[in-house]
Amino acid sequence: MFSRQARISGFGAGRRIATTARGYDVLRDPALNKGTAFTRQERAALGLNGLLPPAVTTDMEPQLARAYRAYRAAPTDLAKHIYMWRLHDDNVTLFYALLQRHMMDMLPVVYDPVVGEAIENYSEVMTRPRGVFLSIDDPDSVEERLAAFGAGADDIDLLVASDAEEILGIGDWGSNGIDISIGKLAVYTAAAGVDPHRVVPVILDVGTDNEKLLNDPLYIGYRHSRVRGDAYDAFIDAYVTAARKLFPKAMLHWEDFGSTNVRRILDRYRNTVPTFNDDVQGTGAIVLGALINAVERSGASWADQRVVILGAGTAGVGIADQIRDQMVRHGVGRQDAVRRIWLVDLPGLLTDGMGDDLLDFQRDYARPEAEIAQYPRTPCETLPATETRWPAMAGLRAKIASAPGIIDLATVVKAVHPTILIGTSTTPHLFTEAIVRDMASHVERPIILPLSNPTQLHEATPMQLIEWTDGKVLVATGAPFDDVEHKGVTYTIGQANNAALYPGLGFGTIVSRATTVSDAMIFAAAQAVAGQATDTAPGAALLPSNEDLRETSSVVAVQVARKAIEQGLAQEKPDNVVEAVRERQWWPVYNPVEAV
Ligand SMILES: NC(=O)c1ccc[n+]([C@@H]2O[C@H](COP(=O)([O-])OP(=O)(O)OC[C@H]3O[C@@H](n4cnc5c(N)ncnc54)[C@H](O)[C@@H]3O)[C@@H](O)[C@H]2O)c1
Ligand SMILES: O=C(O)C[C@H](O)C(=O)O
Ligand SMILES: [Mg+2]
Repeated sequence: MFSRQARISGFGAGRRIATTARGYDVLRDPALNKGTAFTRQERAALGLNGLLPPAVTTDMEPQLARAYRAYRAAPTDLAKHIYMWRLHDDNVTLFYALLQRHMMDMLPVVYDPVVGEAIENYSEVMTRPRGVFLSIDDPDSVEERLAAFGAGADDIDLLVASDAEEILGIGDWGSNGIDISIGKLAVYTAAAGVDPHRVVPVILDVGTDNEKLLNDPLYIGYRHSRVRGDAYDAFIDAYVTAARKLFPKAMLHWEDFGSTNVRRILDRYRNTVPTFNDDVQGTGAIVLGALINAVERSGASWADQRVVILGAGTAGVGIADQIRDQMVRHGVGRQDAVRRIWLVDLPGLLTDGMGDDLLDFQRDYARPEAEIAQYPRTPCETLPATETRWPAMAGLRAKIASAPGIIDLATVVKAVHPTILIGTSTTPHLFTEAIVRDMASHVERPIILPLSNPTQLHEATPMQLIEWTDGKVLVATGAPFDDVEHKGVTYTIGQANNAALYPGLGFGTIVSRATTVSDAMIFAAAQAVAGQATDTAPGAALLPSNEDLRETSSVVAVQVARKAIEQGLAQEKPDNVVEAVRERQWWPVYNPVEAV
């Protein structure tokens, strides 16, 4: 947010900034500060003479070089992450200019996977507080706290909120989770050009069940277990009501909620508020984008796909829904499409005999007991009693663990001969060599997407998958991975991370001021991403490179805004959508600052 003294006119390059601030107040405002790039005239007008060294570096290059050297000198990835956010505290424009120039290097440091490490160590990482901290302990203060951010009704385009129950695949991190809202917003700006001064990161602190945090004297959040039930829903409602009242034009993005809350929240607001859930819909759509290309390259048809998903939570079932809808688009009946998807979780294959113990959004996909009566069962140890992250799934597993035993992933793969295997289980190494070789022995081009973040949680690495399938696999991953060489072919690994999708989806929604985010807008985003990975040479990536994130996201935003207009959801309907997207994009360039 700009300080209240500062007002901007226009968007992107060429806008002018007028401020009543002087001297150190200018330098301490990261949105105004240009450091040595202030011109001599600006220094005189803003009272900066004497507060800056004499060198004037208006083209930013020396500043970028200095900052990059300092970044490289930071000894660890976490230290680099901290350096970047300190730079942001100092100078927002330079932060984004640096990030954009070194996107491939720095995106994994600012965002996933290093953001996971930062969240685990947030008590040490936090320097200057960023964003808004809301608490279930004080639900009546939600509006007051959001208002304290200091923005007016027209100043905010976007809020990203998390209750941090399921951060990436690392679980419950309480108020430390503010860093995921911050990281997601950094990607919105770097990728799509969302103005970083018109966004609000939010943490919805409902307590934490993470014992480590509860016992950590440095923990920054509220020290009690998670509140659930009616009080939780009322708190979420207080947030949505206050956000809508204070920032009526803003889109609301939901991130990293637990699987028992995520769908209820989405379903409650999706038809009345411009909102989407990134883990359900953003993930579903980026995976669909990768699969559109993978299925095409495999030479098979959508109607012939058999899909096994390991980890039937927020992301897994969000992906299943997108695949189901895609099969329907290709002429398969809805119920038939559902029958071509097998969900495997802690209790093994989900079956209709599990009844009410299943989460509501899983039930459609449960296999009929009659169908699986002959499948072999594997007795397995129950989970440690401390496992609380997935009580419904862990409870089911405990119920059937010794008798009759679970139908495990290996059994399902053997029985089903999947063409597509997806991992959203938060658990590394579960795509074993035996399972992958079995799958590859029945299909020409197995499509395998290990998606569990951060990197160390992936169900298998691309190198393993390429080796075990002798290069036949069509692979994409959740985190970034290096190229793999195999028998003279270079395999470039597309990153099926929602970061390649949600920035464009959100920006298209913002530009068109769509009243809701429809399924058709989400599908338009998936198609737009898929359409940008056109290289079909052996080993070519299934998705566009993050190097081109600005380009990818712009195309996504245009297609999303067009779809919103076509569907009558847009409140702003520019004749030239491409131009409207371009004009609204924020770029990290220094603009003139005027003293008023
Ligand atoms: N690539 C992406 O863009 C992307 C997007 C969203 C989520 N993800 C990743 O997917 C994973 C899941 O995220 P989520 O939001 O769906 O979490 P979630 O908590 O909603 O779901 C995880 C599911 O995995 C199940 N599970 C846990 N251990 C298992 C095991 N050993 N075998 C089988 N199932 C197991 C749990 O019971 C739960 O149902 C995370 O690692 C997350 O980082 C990736
Ligand atoms: O944050 C990411 O990297 C992707 C996704 O939203 C996740 O939860 O893993
Ligand atoms: Mg997420």
